[in-house]
Amino acid sequence: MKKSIIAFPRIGENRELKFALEKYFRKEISEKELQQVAKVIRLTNWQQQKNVGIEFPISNDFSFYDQTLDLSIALNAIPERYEELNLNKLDTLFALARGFQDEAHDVTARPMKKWFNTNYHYLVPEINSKTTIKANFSKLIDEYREAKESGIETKPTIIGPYTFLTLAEYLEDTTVETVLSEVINAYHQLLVSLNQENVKWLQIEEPALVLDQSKEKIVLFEKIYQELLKHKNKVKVQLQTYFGDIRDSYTSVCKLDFDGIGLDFVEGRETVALIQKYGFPKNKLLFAGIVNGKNIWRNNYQQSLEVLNAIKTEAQIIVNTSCSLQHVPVTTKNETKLDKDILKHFAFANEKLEEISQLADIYFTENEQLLHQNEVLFNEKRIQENLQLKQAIDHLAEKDFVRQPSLEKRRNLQNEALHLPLLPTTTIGSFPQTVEVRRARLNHKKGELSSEAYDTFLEEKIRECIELQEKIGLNVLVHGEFERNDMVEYFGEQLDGYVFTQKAWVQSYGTRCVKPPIVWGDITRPHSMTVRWSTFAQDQTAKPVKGMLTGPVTILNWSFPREDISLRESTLQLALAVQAEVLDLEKAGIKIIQIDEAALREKLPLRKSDWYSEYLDWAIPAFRLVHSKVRPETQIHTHMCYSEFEDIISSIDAMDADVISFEASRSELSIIDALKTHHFQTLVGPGVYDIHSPRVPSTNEIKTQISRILDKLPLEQVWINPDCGLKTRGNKETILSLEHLVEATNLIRSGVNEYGEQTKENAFV
Ligand SMILES: CN1c2c(nc(N)[nH]c2=O)NC[C@@H]1CNc1ccc(C(=O)N[C@@H](CCC(=O)N[C@@H](CCC(=O)N[C@@H](CCC(=O)O)C(=O)O)C(=O)O)C(=O)O)cc1
Ligand SMILES: N[C@@H](CCS)C(=O)O
Ligand SMILES: [Zn+2]
Repeated sequence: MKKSIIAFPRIGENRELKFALEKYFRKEISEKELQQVAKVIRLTNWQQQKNVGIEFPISNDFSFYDQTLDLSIALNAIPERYEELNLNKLDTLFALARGFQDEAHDVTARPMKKWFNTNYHYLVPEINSKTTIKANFSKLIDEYREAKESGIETKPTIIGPYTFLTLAEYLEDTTVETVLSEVINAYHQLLVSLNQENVKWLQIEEPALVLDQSKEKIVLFEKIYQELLKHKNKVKVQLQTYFGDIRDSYTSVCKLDFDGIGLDFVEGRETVALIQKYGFPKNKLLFAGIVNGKNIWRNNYQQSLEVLNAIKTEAQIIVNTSCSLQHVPVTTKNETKLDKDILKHFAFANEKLEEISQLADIYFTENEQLLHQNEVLFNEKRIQENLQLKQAIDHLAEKDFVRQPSLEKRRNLQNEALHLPLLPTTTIGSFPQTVEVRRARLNHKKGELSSEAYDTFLEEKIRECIELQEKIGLNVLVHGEFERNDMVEYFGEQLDGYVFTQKAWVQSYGTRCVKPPIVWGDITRPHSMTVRWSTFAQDQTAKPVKGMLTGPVTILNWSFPREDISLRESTLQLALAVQAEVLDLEKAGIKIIQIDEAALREKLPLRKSDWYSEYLDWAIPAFRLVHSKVRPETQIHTHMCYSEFEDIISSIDAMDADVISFEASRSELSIIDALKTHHFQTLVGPGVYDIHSPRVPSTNEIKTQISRILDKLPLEQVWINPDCGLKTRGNKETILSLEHLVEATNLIRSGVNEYGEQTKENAFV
C-alpha cells in the first residue's frame, strides 16, 4: 500500500444527496429511490479513488445525515423516546436528527455540535440510564459488501470508541464507566464480523486524541485498545487521528497493537518532532496526512517531500490526507466561470486524490517531472500586494481597538435613544429563504430576471417582512436577509480580494451545505454592501431595524483562507472593510447594528495552551476594531450560534458589544450560571427556542424557558430571541413560533405565572 485517504465527501458532485433527502422529507420520493441515489454516490466515490490507484477506497464514510449519529445507532444508543415513535430504521435516524412532531408525538432533535474546529456539525450521542449498548454494524457491513460486489475491496472506516465516549452526553447519573465494557464489547463484535467478511483493513478514527489529554484519559484510551486489539485476528487495524498532533498519547499509541497509525502533518505542529524524538514502530505503517483535507490550495510538493523525507528513515510511509475530504468541495471541474489561471491553484476532493497519487509517485519513484511542474506553479507571482492596506494595518494603534465611552455609560444613552421595553424581543436576522426567494436569486443569476426586477422583488419581501414583524409585535426588527445566499458568501461576493465558485459545496450539517468563498488576495471594500437594504427596511417602520453584518473572524473562518499570509492579517483586512460598512450604516441612520461572530468559538485552537497566543489575542481585538468608532448611542449587537463559550467568557465580554445573542435552548442553560458567576457585563439574548428543527415551540414552553433564564439573570440584562437565524425554516412554523415567543414574553412581562395565574406583584409592565 502506498496511498490512502481518510474519507470522501458524500453529498455528491451536484449535491444529489441533499436534493434527494429533501424530496424524501417532503414525501416526494420513496426510501427505495433515496437509497438508489445514495448507492450511485458511493459507487462513484469508490471508482474515483480506484482510478487514481488508491489500493483501499474508503467505505462507511457515506452517511444520510451524520457519521456520529450513524455510530450512535450502530451502538444502539437510541434514546427510548425515539424508539417509541415506532418508525422504521431510516425514519428513526431522521427523528434523532430533526425531531419529530405529529398529532400524537412531539420529540425534539438531538443537539448538534461543531465537529472539532470545522464548520461541520455532528449529533451528540446520548447515554442515559436506560441505554444498553449493543452492536449493530449492518450499515458498515452492507456498504463493504456493496463495494465488493462491484469489484472493489474497501477499507471501512468507523469513529472509534474513545472519541464516541468523549463526545457523548451523559444523562441521569451515567458516566463513561456505565457503558465502557458494553462499548468495547460492541467494537469487539464488529471485529468478529469483519473477520467473517474477510475484510483486510479497518480504519478507526480517533480525533479526540488531538485534544488536551489528561493522564486518566490516556489510561482509558489504553484500556479500550488493549482489550479491543486482542480480538482483531486477521483484520488489520489502522488508528487514524486528525486535526492536530497527538503529543500526549503518541508513545501510548505506538505501543499498542495497531497495524497502521495515521498522523496529521498539516495541523499537527509537533508530529514530525514526535517521530524524530520517539521514533516510529517498525512493525506498523505510517499513514502520513500530508494533503490538506481542510483547505483548497494545491499541495506544494516540494514542501511535502521535505516533511516526508524528514521521517523517511523512521517509518514505512503511506501518503494520506490530513483529515476527511468531506471538508472540501467535490471537484473543480464544474467551475466553468473561474479563470483557468486562478483555478489551477485549487484542489478540491477529486483533485486531492490526484495529488495523493502524484505525491506517491514523487516520493516512491522520484518523478522529477511532476515535481518540476508543481514548482513552476508555486514560483508564479500570484497576486499584487496592496501596500496602502498593509500600511493602514501596520499603523493601527491601541485606541483603534477601544470603543469609548464605557459600556455602562453607553447603555444609558442607548436606553434614551431607543426606548425599548424590558425584555426586548427580536430575531437573529434571516427570515425563511423560501423556494420563491432562492428561485428569484437563481433566475437573476442566470440573467432571466433583470436586476431591476430582482431588486423590486427583494424590496417587496422586505416590506412584507417588516409588516409581519410589526403584526407579531416584535420590538427590534430585521430586514430578513433575503438578498443573501449565505451570511459569508454574500460578503465574499461584494469584497475585492475574494473569488467564489459555482458548485463548490461543502456539507455543514444534514442536508445543509455552504459554498465558502476563497480569499485570493488582499481584501478591500469597493462599495457599501448592506446599506441599501437596511435603510429601505428602516424606511418602512418607526421601530428600530437592526443593520446586519457578518464579523471579520466569522467571514474568514467560513471562507477558504490564504496560506501565504497569516489568519490574523486577513482578519484585520476584513475588519477594516466591515468597519467601513458599520460606519456607513450608522451614517445612514441605523441605530442598532448586529455583527455576527457565529464562528468565533469554532476556531478556538483545540489545545488550551494555544487559545490566547494563537487566536484570541488577535480575534477579539479584530472584532473591537470593527465597532470602535461608532457613536455611543449606536447599539452594537453580536451573535454566536452556540453557547459553548463558558471557558472563554471573559474574552466574549471583552468583545465589548452592547448585546449578544446565542443558542441556549438545547443546552442545559449552564451558560447562564456562568454568565452570572463571571459578572458578564454585556446584555444577553439566550435563544429561547431551537430553530434547527421544524417543530413549533408552544407559548408555555418558551415562557418556561424565559422564566428559567430570569431565575438566574436580572430582567434588565435579558433580550428575548430565537437561538439563530430563521433562514432554514418555513414561513408557517416561523410565524407561529414568533407569535408564541411574543406571547410568552408578554405573559412574563405582565406577571402571569406558569399556572396561568395573574400574580400582580410580579408584573413589571
Ligand atoms: C449559521 N450557519 C452557517 C454556517 N456557515 C455558513 N457559511 N453560513 C451559515 O449560515 N455554519 C453554521 C451554521 C449552520 N449552517 C448552515 C449552513 C447552511 C445553511 C443553508 O441554508 N444552506 C443552503 C444553501 C444556502 C445558499 O448558498 N443558497 C444559495 C443557492 C441556493 C441553491 O442551492 N440553488 C440551487 C437551485 C435551487 C432552485 O430552487 O432551483 C442551485 O444553485 O443549484 C442561494 O440561496 O442563492 C442549503 O440549501 O444547503 C444553513 C445553515
Ligand atoms: N444573521 C444570521 C446569523 C446566523 S448565525 C442569520 O440570521 O441567519
Ligand atoms: Zn447563528
